[in-house]
Amino acid sequence: VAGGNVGEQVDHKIIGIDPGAGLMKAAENAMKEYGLDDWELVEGSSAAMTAALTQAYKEKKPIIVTGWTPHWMFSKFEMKYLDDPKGVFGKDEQIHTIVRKGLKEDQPSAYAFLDKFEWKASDMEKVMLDIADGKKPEEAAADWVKNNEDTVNKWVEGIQPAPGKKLTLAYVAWDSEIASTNVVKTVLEQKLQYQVELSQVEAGPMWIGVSNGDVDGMVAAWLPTTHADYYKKLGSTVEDLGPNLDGTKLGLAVPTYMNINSIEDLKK
Ligand SMILES: C[SH](C)CC(=O)O
Repeated sequence: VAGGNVGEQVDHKIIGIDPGAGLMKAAENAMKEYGLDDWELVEGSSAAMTAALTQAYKEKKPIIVTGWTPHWMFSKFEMKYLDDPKGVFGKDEQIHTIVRKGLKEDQPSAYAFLDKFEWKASDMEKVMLDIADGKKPEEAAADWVKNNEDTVNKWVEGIQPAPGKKLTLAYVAWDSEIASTNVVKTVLEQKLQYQVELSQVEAGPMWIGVSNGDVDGMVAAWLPTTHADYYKKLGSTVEDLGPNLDGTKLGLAVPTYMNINSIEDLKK
């Protein structure tokens, strides 16, 4: 894409996701810190952002999105993060599993598995890519579980199945959490015989649902930075089972065909 003012090329818009995502707060912060006063962070959803990215990429048009790792955009497209010299987007962090207080007593088998659940960014990306390529989330999750028996059996080793018991997991429709939550559901159902219901909500209601016990848990807590606000408010009312994935990253991402490399370059 020719040089010139990238702001004009993208109509001074950064394509974001749902307003409750910590990534959006970080992006707003970055726009302030880098003096992008005449820019707009477009709110929407993970699905709308990836649809806009797919369209622009097909037409080799310039686009700037709020991006995160793990995400299939980095394997499906040639993408790069814009350098963040001021470190506004923080360092790599983890995704944690958070459950309601009392789950250990009420559902010991589910608790024991959720405490063991941990996988790699490459595992998550595989499921995400299958979904991006058209598989239903439950299908992509079932395939991953089938193809990773060793890992899955380690997760459930020695845990008593709980036939007929019900469990509700909350998640936000981020591509990453659609993948992880469906894998967790599949393992709970296939290996521990739970009946699992998934509740898709925004980030705030997800945290509140675990805090007030409306849902049993979630595997979508980006900590210590991205969900710091939610954790500060509700951390004492939930049980944090620790990381289920290590090595995440947040930032502004662009196709590599754009000749900008830093958030600083947006100021010109
Ligand atoms: C969409 S993931 C980076 C999580 C979040 O931003 O809250």
